Amino acid sequence: MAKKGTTDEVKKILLGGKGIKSKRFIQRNPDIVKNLSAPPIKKFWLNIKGIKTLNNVAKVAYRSREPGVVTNGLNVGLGPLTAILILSKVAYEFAAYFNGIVTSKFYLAILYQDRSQFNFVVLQSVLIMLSTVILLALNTTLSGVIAAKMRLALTRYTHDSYILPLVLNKINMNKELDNPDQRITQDIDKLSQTYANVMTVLIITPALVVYYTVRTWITTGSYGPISIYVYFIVGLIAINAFTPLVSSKVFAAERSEGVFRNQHVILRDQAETISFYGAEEKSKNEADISLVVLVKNQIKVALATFPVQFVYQFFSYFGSILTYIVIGLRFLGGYYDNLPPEDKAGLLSQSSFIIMYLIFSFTTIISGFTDFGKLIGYAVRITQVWEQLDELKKTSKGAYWIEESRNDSIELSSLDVSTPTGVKLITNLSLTVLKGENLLITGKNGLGKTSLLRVIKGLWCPTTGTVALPFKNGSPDVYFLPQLSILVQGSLLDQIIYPGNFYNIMDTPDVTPRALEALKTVGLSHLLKYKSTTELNLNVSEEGKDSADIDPDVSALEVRHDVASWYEQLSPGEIQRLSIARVLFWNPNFVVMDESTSSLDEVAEYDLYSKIMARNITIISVGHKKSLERLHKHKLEILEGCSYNYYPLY
Ligand SMILES: Nc1ncnc2c1ncn2[C@@H]1O[C@H](COP(=O)(O)OP(=O)(O)OP(=O)(O)O)[C@@H](O)[C@H]1O
Repeated sequence: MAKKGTTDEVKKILLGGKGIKSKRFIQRNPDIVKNLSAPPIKKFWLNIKGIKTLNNVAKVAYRSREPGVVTNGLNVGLGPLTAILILSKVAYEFAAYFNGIVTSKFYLAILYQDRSQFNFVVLQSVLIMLSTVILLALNTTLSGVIAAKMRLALTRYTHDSYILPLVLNKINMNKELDNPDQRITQDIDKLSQTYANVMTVLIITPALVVYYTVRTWITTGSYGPISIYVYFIVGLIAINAFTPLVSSKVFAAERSEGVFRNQHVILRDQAETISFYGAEEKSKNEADISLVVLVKNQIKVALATFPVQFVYQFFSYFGSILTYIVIGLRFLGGYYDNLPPEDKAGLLSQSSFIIMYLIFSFTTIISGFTDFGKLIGYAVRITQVWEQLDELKKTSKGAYWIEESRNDSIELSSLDVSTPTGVKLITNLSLTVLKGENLLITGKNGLGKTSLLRVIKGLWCPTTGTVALPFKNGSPDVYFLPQLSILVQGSLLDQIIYPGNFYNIMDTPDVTPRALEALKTVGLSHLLKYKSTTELNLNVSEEGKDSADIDPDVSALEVRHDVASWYEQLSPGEIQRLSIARVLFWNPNFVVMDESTSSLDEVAEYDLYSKIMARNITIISVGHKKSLERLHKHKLEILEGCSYNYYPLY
């Protein structure tokens, strides 16, 4: 039954029609309906707001110092690179001009049967062809470098305000902004690529239009340029009518691309869990639905592109006919009757090139505008992330409720804890956790235990009350072990010193021995023998050291592996032991552990708690196991109705 139902759902979305517009479907699947519709963004290009948005994005990229420091032998900033690209494109236009003119020289040399002139023109044309080819290759290369550097500048700029305490968590919880990750990883890349291609076109082509207009005027008189300009304006109006459609459809397609990619990230990360549940059919259904929504949106982009492409191709092909109409009328009008036929042939070739190039420049502008529409679509998606980040910065007053405690203790005073949606969880909580007096927090699921930790960490703002924490070097000296532990790309050492950064803390002389000791203390020495097929090709052991001098345990600690291989290799219990190795390594004043030993047996749990306490680290635990009680001095029991019990355990 389920199988039939799910397949029907995919089919319904695939085929569209009444089903997916029904009230019931919309109520049940608001996200799918939202993803199937393009946002009401009209007139993306030629719209001042859109141009301003793009301008803001470009400003961020050009003001950044980042692109100048990425070397690969090219430690040149975006500004100079763009200037070089423009120069190179201008040089290419000269080469293209001579390329076009050289045909008429061939006509003259051949028709006059002038051998030496013919040889000269052959040599000239080969040289022009060579420079054209070199410049074309150079332009493509430079555009690629500019796109990569622009991506770096924009992404680093976004990272600077995205991956921040209080911000990362909040923006990802905020459902108003779809897929910030996709906007950062994909849209910035697409914007940079499109920008590098279209920017020079829009800068240089107007100058070409002026030059070839003058040349056309000289060749044909005023009627040539006038008829071509009228032709261009008609084309522009037609394209202008259709381009906004493409922009908004591109926006919607990007959004559904993000949803689809997300489904695959879940499939990859949760592969084993899905298999245990036997939920492949359900997962396939979800992946298929997002794929169908994405494809529908991509088809909408393709369909919206049809009229634009039609006008564009019509403009381009009819342009050649128009060229000969314009030039033909001049010849038929007897304007060049006094010229010998050989000169007429040369002139015909040269004039047709000039007029054709004028039309070609207009065609380029029109196609540039189509890309410009896409560019603005990407720019809008990127600036929406920036606007959200700015908004968060403005509205966030920091963790103002957290202060430094006078003695080494944690003090909660008159705390009211609510969810971000305003549901009250705990009211008027006051207690002090003194150094050495562990606290156990218990309570039924969903009553607010983790939420209280969120307030203590500064992630959620309490309705009222304050939290005082012991500080070290200006920041709270409390290490948090969240319910779900995290493993990172890199070595075992990287896992233990998390969230420390290898390159920042390696100057401290005893880092490796301390990490090794922590690892052994939590009973994970066997991981030093871990050899994975995905060993990373980055040897981080100190250079210049004779490998014979390095302790084999230390070098094993530094072998880097892919993050996925860590998740595959370690069992949940081992991951929890590794988390406790982190606590031992960092040796904080307090540790807050949210069900951090749930996968361990009582003996192992007792052993690890004792080792933490032996370091004079005070523990606040959240847990359901009865066995935890003997390891804590006090218990805070969160009760229904926003109340609590707080009492000593011994
Ligand atoms: N981001 C959020 N927005 C709104 N409500 C939330 C959010 N996160 C959690 N909640 C709600 O807050 C309540 C308390 O959640 P919390 O995670 O603190 O429970 P808990 O006591 O730790 O439960 P458990 O024992 O299952 O871990 C739950 O009803 C939960 O649905």
